[in-house]
Amino acid sequence: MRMMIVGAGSLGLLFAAKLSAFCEKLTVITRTKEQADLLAQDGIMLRGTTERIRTTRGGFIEFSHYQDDKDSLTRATGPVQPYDYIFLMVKQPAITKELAQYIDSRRSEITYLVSFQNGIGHEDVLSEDDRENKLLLAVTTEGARRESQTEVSHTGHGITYLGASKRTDPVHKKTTHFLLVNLLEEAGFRTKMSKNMEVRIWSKLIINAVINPLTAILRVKNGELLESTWTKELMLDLYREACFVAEAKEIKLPDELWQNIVSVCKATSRNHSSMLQDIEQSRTTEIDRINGSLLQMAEELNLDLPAHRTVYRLVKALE
Ligand SMILES: NC(=O)C1=CN([C@@H]2O[C@H](COP(=O)(O)OP(=O)(O)OC[C@H]3O[C@@H](n4cnc5c(N)ncnc54)[C@H](OP(=O)(O)O)[C@@H]3O)[C@@H](O)[C@H]2O)C=CC1
Ligand SMILES: CC(C)(CO)C(=O)C(=O)O
Repeated sequence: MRMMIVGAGSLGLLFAAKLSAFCEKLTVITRTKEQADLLAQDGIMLRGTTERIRTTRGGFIEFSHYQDDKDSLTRATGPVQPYDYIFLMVKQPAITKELAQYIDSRRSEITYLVSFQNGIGHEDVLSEDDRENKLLLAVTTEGARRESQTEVSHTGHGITYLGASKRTDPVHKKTTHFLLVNLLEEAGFRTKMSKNMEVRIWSKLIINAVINPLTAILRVKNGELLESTWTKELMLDLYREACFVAEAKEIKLPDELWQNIVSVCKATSRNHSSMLQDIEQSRTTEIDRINGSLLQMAEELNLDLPAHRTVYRLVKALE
């Protein structure tokens, strides 16, 4: 399998470190030249959930800086040996038209793009430049935290669902991606194909809309949300309001979704949610694509979401 990972943050470094032993070729694209040089020199240092440390130093991962890579290749020349899959592991605000076009230039007719973002909105931007109609969506509850430019901790095991975008051609919708699922499983990621990514994406959207802003505002780990009745009440308010929107949009959410939210908090109890990590590192969060997108839909549907409005404003104020 020939793979490319775009984005060497928490999720990108985790997946790269674990997949490196199983790929014929693995290229990791960083945003800065500094990080690509450091990774080429030191490899990725991965701390597992059981504190086992693993390094890819001396391995065969190729690290490249986004701008260098962009300048060195155009679709006219095309990759000599194309990638089978490109994993997009950047945050929502980084998915610009320019990045989507760059990714397109790195694809051939066989390459699937797999987009791993939380929230919603990325599917629309990416499908505009998806000439081959081979966009896959992924939702994952793995927990990861980047500790430095080259180090990452795997903070919680989860499950990864993969499936076609709703815009995907019915011909491609039938592909089972058996080899990819096998590869991810071998590398240690529980993985399933899903025929109903819309519900998976909505379920994950609600999980993040409940957990992420509260952890970011209160500066607590995911598991700590379950330790107080006050935070549990806030979680329930956010959950119920999000369900009103889903119901109005005729999305059939799983009955056990609330229980899933509790389970994710437990399974990633030591994790600083990605939104908390953004606030800690003074970065723009994904609030616009998570609670912000729910508020936008609610406005169109004439629904009021007071809990979401409040956490949205608080996270914006923190940003
Ligand atoms: N972390 C987690 O546990 C989980 C995250 N997710 C989701 O996965 C996605 C990625 O999250 P996460 O890994 O935490 O995010 P991070 O912020 O840790 O990583 C994103 C990476 O993308 C890089 N990047 C930005 N723009 C470009 C570009 N043009 N070219 C190459 N790289 C670029 C950033 O570089 P730089 O650092 O230099 O800015 C950064 O390293 C998000 O949507 C998140 O919600 C889902 C489940 C769990
Ligand atoms: C599952 C969870 C909540 C893990 O922290 C996550 O997706 C995130 O941090 O964005």
